[in-house]
Amino acid sequence: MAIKFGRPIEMRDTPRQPAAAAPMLDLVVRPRRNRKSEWARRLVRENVLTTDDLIWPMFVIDGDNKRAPVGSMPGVERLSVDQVVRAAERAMKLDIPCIALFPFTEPSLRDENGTEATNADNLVCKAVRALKQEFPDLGVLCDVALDPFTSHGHDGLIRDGKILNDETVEVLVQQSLVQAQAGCDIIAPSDMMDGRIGAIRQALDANGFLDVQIMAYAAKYASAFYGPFRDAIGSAKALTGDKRTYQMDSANTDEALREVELDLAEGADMVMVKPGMPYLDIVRRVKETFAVPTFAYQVSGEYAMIAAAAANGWIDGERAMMESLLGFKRAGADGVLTYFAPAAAEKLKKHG
Ligand SMILES: NCC(=O)CCC(=O)O
Ligand SMILES: [Mg+2]
Repeated sequence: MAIKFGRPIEMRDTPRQPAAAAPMLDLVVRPRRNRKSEWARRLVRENVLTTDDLIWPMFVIDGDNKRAPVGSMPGVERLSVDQVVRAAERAMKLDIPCIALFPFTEPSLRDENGTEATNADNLVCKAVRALKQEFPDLGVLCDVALDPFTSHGHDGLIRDGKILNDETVEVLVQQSLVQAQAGCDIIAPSDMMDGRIGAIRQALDANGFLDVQIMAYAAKYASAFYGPFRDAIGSAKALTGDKRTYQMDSANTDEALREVELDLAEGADMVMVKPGMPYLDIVRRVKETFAVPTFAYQVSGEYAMIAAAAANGWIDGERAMMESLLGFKRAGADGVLTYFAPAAAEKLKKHG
């Protein structure tokens, strides 16, 4: 008897199992057929998350060999520069293409004008130099805004209780230049001042930094989900009032398109929507309207919600993490800034 794939050829047409009972519903289309097994689900899967989609945000503190937990972000630590370099090694091993740096500035170094932001030897610049020396092939993104450096916790300069736009942009340009000089690959302005992308692009070009990319926090909303981040960089207690005169109103979507359009016209190479999960509709609209590299920031409060619920045993933390990250891909994001980056990359490496 000829054998093919383990079954006698003569028996090919005989059913493997007794015929099932007649169906109760007369359905031509049964969508469940495509979900019947793991191989079938893999075959029709529309979106995938890979390590290439991840940007890992890290908090930098002064000192040596120091790791300090962030209370409101279980599993996240502030790292001294040498530890940032160790974490970067982990990022390289995990194939994470890029990391993002946020400083915890000593309170004694914070002032009204955020002077420390333009110090070429500040924590972020030190970290960038150390990283570039050790791992030149790892992408490094630097945030541009004054909030980690101001005594009042705002992203810009204040006069008579008002955030000044054009004066702030001048400082942001200087901040971008010291970061580019340190070796930063991507400048990411998160301040939401008007016109800062154009001013920064011009200054970068004039100083020979033609290859330094700009990822604009183009649609950044005034959000309650930033709470744990302010805890991590030490600006939570300092912050007076809120940021609603510069960050966007969460009720708006057309406004996000106008913001993105301006930032692209001013020279942004990539745009970002922030926060992430509550704003997936914005990610979708931006991607469909402009077809440019579009990123989302799964912010600290989103991380904290999942981590806290998981710690209480209320959800499966690992599955919720992966599901939330895939949601960004489904919405059209090209990548995600997420505090889950190392954990997600570990899981992707293990299970593919
Ligand atoms: N400019 C960077 C942030 O504001 C991050 C916010 C967060 O993770 O909550
Ligand atoms: Mg803008």
